[in-house]
Amino acid sequence: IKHKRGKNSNTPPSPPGLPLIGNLHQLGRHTHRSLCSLSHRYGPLMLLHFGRVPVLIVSSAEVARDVLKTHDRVFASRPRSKIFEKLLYDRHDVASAPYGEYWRQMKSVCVLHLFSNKMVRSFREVREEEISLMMEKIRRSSSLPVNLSKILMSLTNDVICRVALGRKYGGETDFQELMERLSKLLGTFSIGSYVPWLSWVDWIHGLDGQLDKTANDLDENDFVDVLLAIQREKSVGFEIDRVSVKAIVLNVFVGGTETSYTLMEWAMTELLRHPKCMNRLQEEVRKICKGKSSVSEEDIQELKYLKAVIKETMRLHPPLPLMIPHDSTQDVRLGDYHIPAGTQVLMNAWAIGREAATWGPDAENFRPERHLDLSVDYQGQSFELIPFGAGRRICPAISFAVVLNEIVLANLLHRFDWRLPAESIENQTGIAESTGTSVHCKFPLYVIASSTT
Ligand code: HEM
Repeated sequence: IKHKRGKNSNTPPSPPGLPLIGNLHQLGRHTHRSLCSLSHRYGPLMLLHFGRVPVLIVSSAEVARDVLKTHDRVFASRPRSKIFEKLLYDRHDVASAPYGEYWRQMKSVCVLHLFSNKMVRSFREVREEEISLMMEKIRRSSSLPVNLSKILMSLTNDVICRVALGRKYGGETDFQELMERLSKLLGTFSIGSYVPWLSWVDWIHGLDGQLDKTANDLDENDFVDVLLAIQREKSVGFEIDRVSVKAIVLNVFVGGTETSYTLMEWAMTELLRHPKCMNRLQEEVRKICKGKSSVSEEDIQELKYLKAVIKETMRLHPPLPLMIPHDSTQDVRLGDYHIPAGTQVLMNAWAIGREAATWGPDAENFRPERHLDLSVDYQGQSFELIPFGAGRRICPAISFAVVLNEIVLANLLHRFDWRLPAESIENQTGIAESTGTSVHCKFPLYVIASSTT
């Protein structure tokens, strides 16, 4: 440390790098883990070089507060990247757009129009329908091992598809079924249309109900509808063009699917590794939803332990352990250090969630109870727990993601008892991580579900 600081005591400590590649060789397959180990030697604010690019690594809640709160505006941009430019419409989406007026407008469309509480509530039926299809799929497995990872992934995918585009694009033939229903209804004779005082006959035959449902199914107000309405009415004070619409929708898929299903998969993995926590959660859910066939969204508010389990899962397994890179737009001082404009920043949410100084000596253990009397939350106010980020660039879809996770987990535990197939206990209960930006379990989670009803 002394050696590296010698040249310029104003820059944060850096591990020694190699010519041309800088510190890239030190990153390993699980970058968040390698960076966490380095931070134990070099401190919670390190300066690395990825090739020639200076990259700050933040590994403590205290420094995270400095970056995402005190100097939020300076660090609110995103670095340029060929990948973002190629895949995300030349950075016209929300997540990779540089800080500025365009990003501000697009983010406000997300916050006010796409992920508002009202919008999240309006997709309740989509969640309920997809969950009940999933439960049926699991029930049909009749105590044989099921690939729960795959089931959770297709559930999330179907929910996001319906929310974003109004219909599913999976292997299921939902859309076909809807079209068949539509043509059948178009050919149905409605006596009430001809003889008004016989309208009750249509009602008795269920025609009215079917018409309502089909009209609704055809006209779910999805994200594309909302964006097109904004485009038409120019109601947000700026022009939103075709590219912006496509880029936002792409963000919803890229940002939404993998992260959400990863969280469910980790929660189930941790619960299977900790049967006491699984039992406690099942007792809570079954007590509050006694006599009901499924858990409803109203019930969720009372499920305190469920919320603690989800927080604890996000603390130990943030789906995006290094969040999305930030970039500074001005020179700034962080503590004693000078940080020039154009420095990239990686926030190690994974390391921050495991800091012993905050979480105590058992920081590495899965113990949801710790959250029962803590006020630490993941909404961007507590820098000890930042799975969704904080500050200007915070994830705009927190409630969208959390509601889906809560209701899925609650229903899985309400309806089924879970155990691992004997032959795969070792693989399944380890906490082996996949590689990649969003980190999920290395092995798909195979489990046996026995129905409690
Ligand atoms: C458990 C689920 C999720 C997690 C853990 C998560 C996490 C994150 C994180 C860490 C960031 C970056 C924050 C920063 O740079 O400071 C982010 C940004 C973002 N997320 Fe999420 N997210 C989740 C679900 C979703 C969903 C469901 C959607 C959309 C449907 C979504 C859309 C976005 C968008 C558009 C951004 C970019 C915001 C910006 O750059 O201003 N996320 N998310």
